[in-house]
Amino acid sequence: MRRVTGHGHDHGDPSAMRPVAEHAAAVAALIGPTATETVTLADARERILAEDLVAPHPLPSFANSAMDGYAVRSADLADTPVALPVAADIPAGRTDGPPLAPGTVHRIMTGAALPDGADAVVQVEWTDAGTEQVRIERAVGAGQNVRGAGEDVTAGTVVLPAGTILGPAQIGLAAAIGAGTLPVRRRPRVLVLSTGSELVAPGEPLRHGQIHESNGPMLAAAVDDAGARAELLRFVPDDVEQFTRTLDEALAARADDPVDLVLTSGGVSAGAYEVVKDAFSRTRSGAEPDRREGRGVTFSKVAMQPGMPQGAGYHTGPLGEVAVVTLPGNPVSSLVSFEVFVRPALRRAMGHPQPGRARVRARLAEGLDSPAGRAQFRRGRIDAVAGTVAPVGAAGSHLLAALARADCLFLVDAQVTRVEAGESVEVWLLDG
Ligand SMILES: Nc1nc2c(c(=O)[nH]1)N[C@H]1C(S)=C(S)[C@@H](COP(=O)(O)OP(=O)(O)OC[C@H]3O[C@@H](n4cnc5c(N)ncnc54)[C@H](O)[C@@H]3O)O[C@H]1N2
Ligand code: MOO
Repeated sequence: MRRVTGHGHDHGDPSAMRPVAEHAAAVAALIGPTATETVTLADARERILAEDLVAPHPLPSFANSAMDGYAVRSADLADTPVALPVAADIPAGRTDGPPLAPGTVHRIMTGAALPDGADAVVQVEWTDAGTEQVRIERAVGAGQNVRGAGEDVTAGTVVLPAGTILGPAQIGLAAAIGAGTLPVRRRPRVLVLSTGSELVAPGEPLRHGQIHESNGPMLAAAVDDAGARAELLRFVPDDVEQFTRTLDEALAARADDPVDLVLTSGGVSAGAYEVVKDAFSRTRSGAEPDRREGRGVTFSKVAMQPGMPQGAGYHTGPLGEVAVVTLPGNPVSSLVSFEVFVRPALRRAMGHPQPGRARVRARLAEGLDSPAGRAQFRRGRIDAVAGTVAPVGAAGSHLLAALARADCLFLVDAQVTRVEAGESVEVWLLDG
């Protein structure tokens, strides 16, 4: 690994750039913890449990048979083979099974309540399957083929602590203890708004100089994938009035379920038409920048690539202040900065136990050069078995196809100008 001493060369003065961690903390601070709502089990998948879930009864709640066969007193099987009368039939779900008298058996099915007096079950394969009388070939010990009450869960146990991600097994357990609904953390509501006079909706024809709007659908998918609720607005051209009107109308229309975050893309760098920067650098009424402490949107150059131009703060909309994160327009910059700043903030707001992506270390499959001055988030494909990561595509922040082939990001420190094959890098797994 080759490093530079001091600062490397880049567009800006790296020493004046905001560290990645500092901007991440600023974005995280924008979105407070979400409230609790109640959902049915059908709507609970991937949600985050808001309160400890306590078992009101044990699991199993009664001793029951693990096999189709015969409930017995094991002492009655001292000498096998033995023929015993079948005194009752207990299918699963029978609620009035009689007690077992000595010297008799009950036919019993898997999951049926063990009768009082029985201490074991003989599986049907070890018998002649008789219904009036049964011949039992082999003895069983006390407790054999019996599932004891409370063996899985005792009453009063916290079966799922607050913060649990509700996957299939957790939803199954909640249902098993009788919970029909679950308290979960609200999903933040996120408006996604792309900007750019060059943008045309996907599906519509392009003229020279125009491009299809891809950041909006991409970021909306990323928001939903993070567990929040995205609403993609129709993109706007580089026109401050139209941007502000579109945003404020959308905010006003959602008074019943207010927006938690506005996510924009584009219009934040150094050009002549930086619509987002211009719109959020004014108060609602006029041209005066909003300089109140902690108010308005702060625009920074963050010491990373892609994703240098960033903004975070509050917009005073028709319903009051709403959190805003402004992402850069280059598609790879947009999604990488979503990964680094927005996804963890949204997941933290929902009480997610692991807000960030799973991180591992892997050896680089091939050497690469890296510009100094900004932390590099390169796209890669991981081979988890070999413990290696291979770069996918070059560093350019317009290379969307390479991003779509990648399954991870890997980091190269700002001071590092060369990483050799076999050297270890930090990897963020995008599907974990
Ligand atoms: N003189 C400078 N120019 C640029 C700088 C700089 O520091 N000085 N920074 C560069 C970096 S780094 C980035 S990243 C971009 C960010 O620019 P903006 O956020 O202002 O984005 P735009 O200029 O609007 O667009 C950049 C690029 O991305 C395309 N784009 C924008 N929106 C979309 C969308 N919704 N779907 C698909 N593609 C989109 C746009 O056409 C441009 O090609 O600025 C650099 N320039
Ligand atoms: O920061 Mo930009 O995202 O390098 O392309």
